[in-house]
Amino acid sequence: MLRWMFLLVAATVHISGFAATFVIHQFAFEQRSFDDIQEELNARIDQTAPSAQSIDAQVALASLYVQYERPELLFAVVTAIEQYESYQDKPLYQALNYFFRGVGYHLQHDYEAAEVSYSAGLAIIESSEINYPNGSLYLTTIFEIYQAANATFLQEYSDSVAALTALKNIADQNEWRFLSALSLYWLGDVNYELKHYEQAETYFKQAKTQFPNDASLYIARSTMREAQMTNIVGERAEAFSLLNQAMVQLEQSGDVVSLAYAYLLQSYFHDKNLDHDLALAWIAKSVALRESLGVDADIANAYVHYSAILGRNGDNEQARSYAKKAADLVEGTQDLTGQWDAFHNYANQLYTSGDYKRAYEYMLRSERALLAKARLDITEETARLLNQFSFQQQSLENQFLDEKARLLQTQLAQEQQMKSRQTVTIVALSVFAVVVLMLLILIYRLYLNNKKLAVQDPLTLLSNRREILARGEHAFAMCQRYKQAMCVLMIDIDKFKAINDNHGHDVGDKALILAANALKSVLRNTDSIGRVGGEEFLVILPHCTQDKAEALVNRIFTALGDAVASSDLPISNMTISVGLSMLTSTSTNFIELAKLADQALFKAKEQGRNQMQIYGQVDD
Ligand SMILES: Nc1nc2c(ncn2[C@@H]2O[C@H](COP(=O)(O)OP(=O)(O)OP(=O)(O)O)[C@@H](O)[C@H]2O)c(=O)[nH]1
Repeated sequence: MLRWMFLLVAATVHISGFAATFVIHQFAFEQRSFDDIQEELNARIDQTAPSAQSIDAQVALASLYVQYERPELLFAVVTAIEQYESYQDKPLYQALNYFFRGVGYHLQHDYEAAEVSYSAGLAIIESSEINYPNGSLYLTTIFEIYQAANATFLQEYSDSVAALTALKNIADQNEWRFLSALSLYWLGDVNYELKHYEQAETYFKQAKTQFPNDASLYIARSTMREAQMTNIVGERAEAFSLLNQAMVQLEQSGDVVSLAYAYLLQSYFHDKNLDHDLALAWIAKSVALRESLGVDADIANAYVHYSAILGRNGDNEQARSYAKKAADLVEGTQDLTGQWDAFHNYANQLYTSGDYKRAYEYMLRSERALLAKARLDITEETARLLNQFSFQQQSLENQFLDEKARLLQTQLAQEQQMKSRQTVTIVALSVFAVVVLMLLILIYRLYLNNKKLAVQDPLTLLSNRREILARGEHAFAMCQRYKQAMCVLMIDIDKFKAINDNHGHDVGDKALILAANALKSVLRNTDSIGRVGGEEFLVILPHCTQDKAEALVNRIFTALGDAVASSDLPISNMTISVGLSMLTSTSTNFIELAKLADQALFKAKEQGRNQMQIYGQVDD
């Protein structure tokens, strides 16, 4: 029972050790001892009247006490600094003093007051122009590291881990090796509080390596904490070896606070080895040293261990006496772990001595402290879970929004694709429509051309045989019906073969065109002319009497003669023979009239050409 109790007590040993380093770390790499540095600084303060130099010496002294974790000395210096006139208009001093107070309160286990002080110090840095080596971010980072370390003891474990991790990153980015190591050290401490001893051991090991080589005091403290973890999760021999290494350096530096803790660990390790005499001797040393330092919670912590070992060695009276002292000391502190340890231990001692009533009373008190701590731990855990939940909710929401954005983008892309497809289709349709239209125009033109070709002689552009016969039929029907006069001329170029033979076919063609134009030029709009043979033309003259037709033929002779004369064709003369027929009461159709005109033409040829013959005159 007792052995089990000691194990619990030892496992929750409260590290009062606050691995302090002054904000500008002027003593972190100092190889002189605490006493030597203190002596020198006090001499500087005593020698100078209150001045800029002496306030700096006071600040340096405060930083020394911070680094060596001496709250009992620190507060007096903090008050002294505030008395200087220059303090009032120096935001740097004010910020530093809040920092010193914060460390002081923390070391006295007044964690809430420490938090208030750190926040006040940070507020001053934020609102003032502070000229500080490495920049104000460096100063802020130091304050925040201490603040995060303090948060652990306010049960804000996850905040503490998150802040220390972030601060370590800042330190790494800026290559602030010392601050990076300090963050690792405190990450080790949070994990120790959370009973993650293996994790804690890793962090302390990393801190030990990360601290610059000449920061020997900090390396020693990291080694001591590593030893404490190794004793729990590793080999005890290794733990002793590490602890002894650390103690050599701590003694050299004069770090009595850490030494008191190291003695306590020595006692604990020996006790685990069942070496009760050595365990008793080391815990007595720790008690004596802590009594001399005067921090109640730390003294109480040593008394609890002392009492447990005394009890185990059979000195029940002494054991009960130290147990009571411890219980009385923790009474007014905020140190719930310390209260639980001390009350629990005292209850055990009272139980051993048969004082069951008081044993019960202290057991209740112990449980109350434990419940209070558990409640705070649960609150912290609840807050952590809530944070985690809202973070997960947030990331789900983000995922949802991302998905929505992705869908919208896909939709947009599809719409754009559809639009471009539509555009392509419209363009294709338009091109198709234009092509179709052009084809239609082409077809229409071809149709018109064909239509023209169907009715037109391609050489002379006069009506062809079929067309002129159709027109003739129409004119015949009209004139016959309305009893109108109508004449028909059959015209043939004389000796045309000779033109072809003498001048070639091309000239023959041009001569045909010339003759056609000359004939056409003297006709009326209502007259029609067509080419019915090689060099033979048929002329229809509706509403035309014989006299008028004869007059017209004369004009034709003249026009042709003029045309030939004025042309540049190599022919000097081109004549025609003309046969004329007329509509009579016995006429039956147009073909008959055309044949009669042809007969008259034949006669004209016979009579010697270059003349007109009228059908039905003389001997027809
Ligand atoms: N250059 C050319 N010659 C044509 C065309 N059509 C017919 N001819 C020619 O016209 C000539 C007609 O000759 P013929 O029928 O013997 O009559 P002609 O020489 O005019 O004599 P007559 O009618 O008796 O005065 C032929 O040699 C045909 O080859 C044509 O479109 N172009």
